[in-house]
Amino acid sequence: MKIKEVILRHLKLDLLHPFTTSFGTEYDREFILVEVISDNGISGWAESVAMLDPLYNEETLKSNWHILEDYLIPILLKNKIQHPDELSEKYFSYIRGNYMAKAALEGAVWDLYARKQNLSLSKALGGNKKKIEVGVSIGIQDSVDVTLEMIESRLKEGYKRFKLKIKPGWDVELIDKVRKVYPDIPLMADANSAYTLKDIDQLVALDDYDLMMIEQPLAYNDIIDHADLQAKLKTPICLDESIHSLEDAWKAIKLGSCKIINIKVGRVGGLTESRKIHDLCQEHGIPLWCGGMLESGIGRAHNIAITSLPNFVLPGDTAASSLYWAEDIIDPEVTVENGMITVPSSPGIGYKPNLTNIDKYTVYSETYR
Ligand SMILES: O=C(O)CCC(=O)c1ccccc1C(=O)O
Ligand SMILES: [Mg+2]
Repeated sequence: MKIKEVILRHLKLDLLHPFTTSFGTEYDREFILVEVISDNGISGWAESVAMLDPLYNEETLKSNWHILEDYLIPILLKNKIQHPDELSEKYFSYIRGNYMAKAALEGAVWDLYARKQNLSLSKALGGNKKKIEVGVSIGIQDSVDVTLEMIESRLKEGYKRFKLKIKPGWDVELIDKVRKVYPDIPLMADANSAYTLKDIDQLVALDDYDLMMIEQPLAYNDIIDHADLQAKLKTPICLDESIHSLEDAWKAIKLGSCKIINIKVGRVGGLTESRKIHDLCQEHGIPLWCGGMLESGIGRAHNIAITSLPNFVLPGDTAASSLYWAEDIIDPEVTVENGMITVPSSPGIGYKPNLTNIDKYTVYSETYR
């Protein structure tokens, strides 16, 4: 494959509803959309999941743009590649970190590669599921009653798992009240690193509510304290922020830092690395699910493709486009029926980028040749 052109677009989409986590509130989503164009004029698409501010992790939209423009795109334009695996394994490996930037460009090349092979991205990655189960991530609300209303709506829509964002002061009481109304729903909590081991009492109190898992309770870069905490809980810990690579996943498994891993393609540097982590976790009996980063339809399509691999056995966070956006930038948009998404079978990501909407929401773009 020879790439002759790369287009970076900075898009801004308004969220239909603000999304609050322990680290802040998002009202809109600004992100980089990546289009790679081959010498015979075929495009591949992906998005960077880096946010505007370094609150989830250290990457930002600007840091991603810099790494893409000054390092990754020049490498891609200079080299002829046979397979997208070569990017993380060979060409990008000397550049430290910056996983979301790497994943964005690699993802676009994966889409292009799959299109050229006339395969769906799911098939190109080795996925075997025709449908995937999805859950929903519910942000911190103004009151427990509002949270209960949100759960009720999503339950009626068929979502398979309910994730509530928690933080100190919005945790045990919330879960207790939700469990009283919904004793049996698949329920979990995501703290986005809002606790330390000093808060062990609250975390142990959550152990009484039959949660599917507690996601990333401790520091964003920790796997040691999580191992101590996991030893004290029967509820599985799921790591999100702490896992950036196959190596991190291996260390967390070895230390007993978690019993479940949430894979975000961006956080681990791309689809190739995601697949390696998938295989490792499968060998070690660690169930996976695919996390979300409030993606547009393009990122959502990538999430659907990776979730079609067999060890993604738990419902992920890739909910319907209509929960996030007034209109999406793909056709058709992502829809959920009875908590399931049908994995598209057409070539590449399987959804058509909507160029009219992409133009409408682009605030800035640049072309590299
Ligand atoms: O609906 C989604 O896309 C998932 C939302 C979500 O939970 C999230 C959104 C932004 C940053 C981090 C997270 C997270 O999973 O921790
Ligand atoms: Mg999370």
